[in-house]
This record gives sequence, C-alpha cells and structure tokens, in this order.
Amino acid sequence: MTVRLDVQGISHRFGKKTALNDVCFKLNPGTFCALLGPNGAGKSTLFSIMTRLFVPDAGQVLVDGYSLAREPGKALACIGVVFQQPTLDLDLTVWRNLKYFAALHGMSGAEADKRITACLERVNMAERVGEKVRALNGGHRRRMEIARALIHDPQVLLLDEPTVGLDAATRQSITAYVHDLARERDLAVLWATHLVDEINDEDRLVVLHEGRICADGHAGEIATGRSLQSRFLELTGDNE
Ligand SMILES: Nc1ncnc2c1ncn2[C@@H]1O[C@H](COP(=O)(O)OP(=O)(O)OP(=O)(O)O)[C@@H](O)[C@H]1O
Repeated sequence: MTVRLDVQGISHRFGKKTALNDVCFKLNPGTFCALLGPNGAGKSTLFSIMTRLFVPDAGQVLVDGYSLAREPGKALACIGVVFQQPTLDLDLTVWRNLKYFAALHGMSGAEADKRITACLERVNMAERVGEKVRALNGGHRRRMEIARALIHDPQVLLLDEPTVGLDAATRQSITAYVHDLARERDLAVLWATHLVDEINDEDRLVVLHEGRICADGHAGEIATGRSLQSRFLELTGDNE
C-alpha cells in the first residue's frame, strides 16, 4: 500500500523562533487524521510547507511517493487544499469559480464540466450552481471549497481549520462529511484544528505542541479513558 502523505523530519525556523522541530508522520489511504494543536503550535507552518509555499530548513515531504522538493508538479497534483482563509471570488457564480479552478489544473470543456458536476453533487450543492458565492452562507461556501479541492481527484486532502467562523450545526455536518469522504474515497485527510469535538475516537490523531509532535495514535487511545479535552490540555501544558 502506498503511503499517501509521508512527512519526514520537518524542521523550520523563523529567525530565532523554531516553528517546527523534527516533525514526522505518515498517512495511509482512507485515513482521517486530525492535526491538533493550540495557537502557535506550528499547524499553519506545516501546511505552508506541505503545499510548497515554504521550503523547510530540514526534512522532506512525499505525496503518494513523489518528493515535493524533487517532483513538485507530480506531488502537488496529488493534493487538494482548503485553506483557513476562504479564497472564493464572491462576485462569480459557483460554476464560474469552479471552472476557473479547473482551468488552473489544465482541465477544460466537457471534462471540467463533468468533474465539477460530480464534485458539487458530492457536497449536495448541485442546485446552487448558478448562484453568486456572495449569496451563499458560510457552510455552503466551505462545502464549495471542499468540492473545489476535489476537482482534480487528489489522493490527499489538507484542511487548515476549515470550520473557523461556522455555527455549531454546520461545523458538525462538515466534519461528518469529510470523515465520510476519507472512508468512501480512500482519501488521506489531514484536518488541522484546535477543537477536540471535531475528532472521533477512531480517528488518527497527531498532537502538535510548540513545533513538536507530543502524541500520535488513535484518538481514543491517546485520551486514555478520559475526555480528549483534558488529555489535550495535559499534553500541551495548558491545564491550569
Ligand atoms: N512569518 C512568520 N514570522 C515569524 N514567526 C512566525 C511566522 N509565522 C509563524 N510564526 C511563528 O511560528 C510559530 C508557529 O505558528 P503557526 O502559525 O504555524 O501556528 P498555528 O498552529 O497555525 O497557530 P494558529 O492556530 O494560531 O494559526 C508561532 O510561534 C508563530 O508566532
């Protein structure tokens, strides 16, 4: 079985500040992995490295066996990303936004139309296709960004705190939806969050604190019979 995401010894500094220190983990197909860390733990820095916005000081990332450093085109073609800040054009329709993104991936015409239709159906948004994004609520905008991230049929889906700003019901439905996606499409999903209620016991969990991994395993095992929240606070030394 090919490891979908292989993060090997990633370290990164900003001046004197160490943002990431020897971060290593691997994700197999069909895995939902939460990357849990408090503010400043290094989650966004790791996402920037995995999407090649930053080159790390040390270590490497392999995506579906391709090195991000040596074969960036092939590696990036295997990744779909939902960034923390929404990046949709509010004045274009849902369809136009997705056509534009498909073109960035070299898809046009009937192939692009087919993929866009399939991705919108998957997020239950097929009937919103002609609406301007400005008219959509926060949950539908997020669903659309997930559809957009899946257009080129990636093996790995990276989401950086994708539920920020959403109400509780929408947060729960998007979290459940992405869990299903991982299972049904055999995707490796990395879901960065600081909210433990987005994590199920059977999920893989990587806890990041001050740039280091301080726990890696199944969430239920890491919780060791207590609430994940109290275990997380204990691990990150923030439990006073
Ligand atoms: N461009 C930068 N210059 C200097 N320091 C930075 C820069 N970006 C991040 N840092 C520092 O690196 C550390 C990791 O930050 P990062 O944004 O990756 O954490 P995070 O886990 O994503 O936090 P948050 O949940 O607040 O987004 C923090 O101490 C942060 O202050």
